[in-house]
Amino acid sequence: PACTLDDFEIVCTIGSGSYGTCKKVRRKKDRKILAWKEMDYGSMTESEKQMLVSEVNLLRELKHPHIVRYHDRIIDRSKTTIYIIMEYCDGGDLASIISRNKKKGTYVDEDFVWKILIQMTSALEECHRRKDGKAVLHRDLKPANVFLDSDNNVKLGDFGLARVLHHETSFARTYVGTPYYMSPELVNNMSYNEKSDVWAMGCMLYELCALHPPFIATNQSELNKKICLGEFKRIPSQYSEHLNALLAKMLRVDVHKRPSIKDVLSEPIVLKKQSSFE
Ligand SMILES: CN(C)CCCNS(=O)(=O)c1cccc(Nc2nc(OCC3CCCCC3)c3[nH]cnc3n2)c1
Repeated sequence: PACTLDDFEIVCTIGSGSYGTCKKVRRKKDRKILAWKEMDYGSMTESEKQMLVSEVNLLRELKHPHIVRYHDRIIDRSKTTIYIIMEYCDGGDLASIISRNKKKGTYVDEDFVWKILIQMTSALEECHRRKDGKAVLHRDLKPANVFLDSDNNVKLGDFGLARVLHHETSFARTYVGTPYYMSPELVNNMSYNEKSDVWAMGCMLYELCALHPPFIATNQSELNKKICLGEFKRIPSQYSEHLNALLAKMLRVDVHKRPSIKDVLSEPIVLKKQSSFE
């Protein structure tokens, strides 16, 4: 039987994004802690609602240890609100980890960076694998969309929803927030492709090490120039040349020279690090 709002009690509000509010909830029957995202579809057009339905259906099929697990959905027509019930990540997001370290003046451990790199890459491989007939879930990859569970394992979340629910015009959307992670091909209005995710992941991992993005500017056109030039300082000297070299490959301006997700996973240093985890 489908679940209803009565099956849950609200623990607290975690935060609100562009599409609505995220709350920590407890399922009454087994006291399991979950998260739900509340979205008001009242002002959506028919096609946007259709997009939402297909995004939610894609979410349901994504089952992977490093992708936030979808559990269920509840539709409350009286409030034109849909509740997407998902796994709760009690480690918070990477953005909070970066800002905490920045405040303390400390750097993130290299082993932790490798763990995030490997788990993130395998989550993206799963999304790209979904390509068979399915829209590639192009993810809004950024530290605020990468969560951790209680064992500090990566949980990639919040992808399609945010995209679908930006139902303001795409113009408004592109100029909301500085897209530090935009790839050169996107700056040049070429098509988004799997390697754009590799670029964004390179930017995110760079920021995890340096505690700031690889390309910084005060306005969009300055940022675009820096992105297309592709020059950035080495990550802090405490990080190994192995890690620096791999991030530099992910941040290659020429998309043909940039490794694919599979290339990253078959790098010798990645295979070596992976075996040291398992
Ligand atoms: C700076 N603030 C906006 C962040 C405040 C909140 N900190 S935080 O670092 O995200 C944080 C703290 C503790 C637990 C969790 N767990 C969690 N969060 C989700 O989404 C957060 C939401 C995403 C959109 C924007 C608002 C916040 C989940 N989605 C599915 N499972 C989820 N588990 C997150």
